[in-house]
Order: sequence, then structure tokens, then C-alpha cells
Amino acid sequence: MTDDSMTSSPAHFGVVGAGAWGTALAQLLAADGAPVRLWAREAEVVAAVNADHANPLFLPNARLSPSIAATDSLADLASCDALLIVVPVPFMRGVLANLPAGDAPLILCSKGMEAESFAFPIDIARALCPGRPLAVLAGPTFAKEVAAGLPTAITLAAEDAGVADALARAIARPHFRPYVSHDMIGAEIGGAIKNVLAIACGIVEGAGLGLNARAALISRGFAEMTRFGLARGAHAETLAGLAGLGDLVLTCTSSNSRNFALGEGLGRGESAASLMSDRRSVAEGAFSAPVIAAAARADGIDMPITDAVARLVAGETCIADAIQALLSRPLRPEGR
Ligand SMILES: NC(=O)C1=CN([C@@H]2O[C@H](COP(=O)(O)OP(=O)(O)OC[C@H]3O[C@@H](n4cnc5c(N)ncnc54)[C@H](O)[C@@H]3O)[C@@H](O)[C@H]2O)C=CC1
Ligand SMILES: O=C(CO)COP(=O)(O)O
Repeated sequence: MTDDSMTSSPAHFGVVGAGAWGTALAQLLAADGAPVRLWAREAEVVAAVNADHANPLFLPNARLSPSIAATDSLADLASCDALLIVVPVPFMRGVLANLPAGDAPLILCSKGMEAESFAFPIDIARALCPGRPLAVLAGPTFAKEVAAGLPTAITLAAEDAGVADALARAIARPHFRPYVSHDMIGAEIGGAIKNVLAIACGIVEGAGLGLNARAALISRGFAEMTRFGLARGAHAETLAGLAGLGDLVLTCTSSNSRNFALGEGLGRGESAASLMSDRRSVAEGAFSAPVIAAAARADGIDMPITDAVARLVAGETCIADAIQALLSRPLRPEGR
């Protein structure tokens, strides 16, 4: 399928990655009985989805449609006419490299930036899957709420207007409303940076630093997201929309966010290593913080909150020193 030929909406979706978000997206698309193929890395997830219509490992308490067929073989996705890629960014390159050949569009649903390459998911997909139409799906979307059918709005971004419209029509449901955009990099930057800022807000909560501090972090964090985004060609309206500000507000105000919850633990004085050991779920912001901080430094973009989160996660500073460093920066005009 090429960008030009994509006028009809895909009907048979494949979902690559059966964590909480991949499972919720599979359920969204299969709730009406439509067939969905779900690739899971874990044999126990494949067995539970197929036998019990459940994924207790990553999305406990969700009842899944029997029309979701799980597989541990990427080759089984060859016949799907669109694939949602929902693998955490640190592992995405390895999985995309093993996709079966084809020209079905890829909808990138993960939120982060890859270490060393400084690549976003669209960069990885362009390099490994040339010729496939690409789209980005990002916004304020806790997986368990989407799986439960609660009202949700999201940004669906694709450069090609025909691809964006066809995919938006195909994933829209009465309670799930995609807003079309053509700014893929803006949607990806919003999702990646809000994860880091959610850790910062969790730290403030866990350390009991108050609601004024949280509001300041959301606002000044959004300024960082905007500086970084505009420098990389993102549109301001995307960053102020669902994929940026919308997701920032969601995950900076709720312990349901894994990133926020990680920050809360750090704020209470637990170490990042102990908080991240033994966990199966990801807090992408912990991976992305040092990468985004390094990318910003290389580009001469000022991101003090992101930098502080990166150093706190690495155990290179303590909360008192990080807060003191943020508060003692020279006074400056708000617009900068
Ligand atoms: N959970 C949510 O509410 C939302 C998550 N996202 C994003 O979706 C992406 C996936 O997150 P979740 O589905 O929540 O994951 P999760 O935290 O529920 O599960 C972890 C996932 O990582 C996979 N994984 C672990 N090690 C791996 C490896 N070595 N190779 C390949 N895969 C491996 C597991 O198979 C599993 O799919 C992340 O980028 C996240 O930021 C986006 C929107 C909502
Ligand atoms: O991205 C999310 C909601 O939009 C989920 O956030 P967490 O990964 O922090 O749980």
C-alpha cells in the first residue's frame, strides 16, 4: 500500500506489543468483534489472551474481545492491512527490524527517544521500513480507561492527508475520537517530553513540595517542550494540543501514570534502581530523560527540568539540590 493508493480505511489491524497500551488498543479495535492480531513477546501473554481473553500481566482486570488473536510470531502479521507499533522505544528497533515485508501503514504509538541515535519512533521506522506510510498516535490516554471504553480524544498525525484521514476513520469509535494532524514530529516530541515532566511532578508530590510547585513545573515544563519542539520543526498548535499539553496535564496529575508514580517514589527517597527493579511495566521517561537532556544540550536548548530529572534518575543529585538549582537560576522573562 502506498500513500497515494490509501483511500480506503484498513479493516484488519495488527498490534505489535502487548503491554498495557498495545492490549488496550487491540481491545478498542476488536470490541465490536473485528479481527485483530496481537503480537506479544511473552508466551504467557499469548496463552492468556487466546484462552482467557485477558492479559493479567500487563492490563489486569480488562475483559478482552475473543476476536483478538494473539501470536508470538511477527510473521503472522503479514496479512494485516495496518500495524500499530506499541513496543517501548528502547526495544523498538529490534522488533521493527523483524517485521514481515509489506507495505501496510505503521501507526507509531510509543512515546520516547532512543539512546545514542537520538531517534524518535518515526526516525526508526523510516530507517527500517522504507516505503511504508507512517502515522503517529499520541495523546492523553491511560490504557485501562481506553480498554474500559471511557471517553478519550487523541491526536493522529500523518504527513499524507489521505493516510491520516483513512486511519482516523478506521480507529475512531463512539467513545474514541482521533483529531487529525500532519505534524508527526510534534506529536512524538509532546509524548516523549511529557513522560519526563510526569516524573518531575511525581517527585514534587512524593516529596510533599506542594501544588504551587507542581503547577510551576507543568507550565515551565511546557515551555521546555515548546523550545525543544519548535527547534525540531514541531508546530506550536500540536504541542498545545492533545499530544503535548493534554497528555502533560493527564500524567502530571495522576498516580495512574507510571512515570508520575516513579517520581513519587523518588520523592519519598527511594532509589531509581530499587523502583525500577522487578517491574515489568515501563516508565519511558526514565529512559528518555538523559537522552532528551543530551540532545537538548547538543542543540543548545535550555531544558533545566529535563536535565534535573535525568540527573535524579541517574542518582547524580538529590532532590534538595535539584530544587535549589532550579530556583536559583537567574531571573528571566517568562517568554523565554
Ligand atoms: N500504558 C499507557 O497507558 C500508555 C502507554 N503508552 C506508551 O506505549 C509504549 C508501550 O507501553 P505499555 O504498553 O504501557 O508497556 P507496558 O509497560 O505495559 O509493558 C512493557 C512492554 O515492554 C515489552 N518489552 C519488555 N522487554 C522487551 C524487549 N526486550 N523487547 C521487546 N519488548 C519488550 C513487553 O513485552 C511489554 O509489551 C510506551 O512507549 C508508553 O509510553 C502510550 C499511551 C498510553
Ligand atoms: O502516556 C500515557 C497516557 O497518555 C501513560 O503514561 P505512563 O506511561 O506514565 O503511565
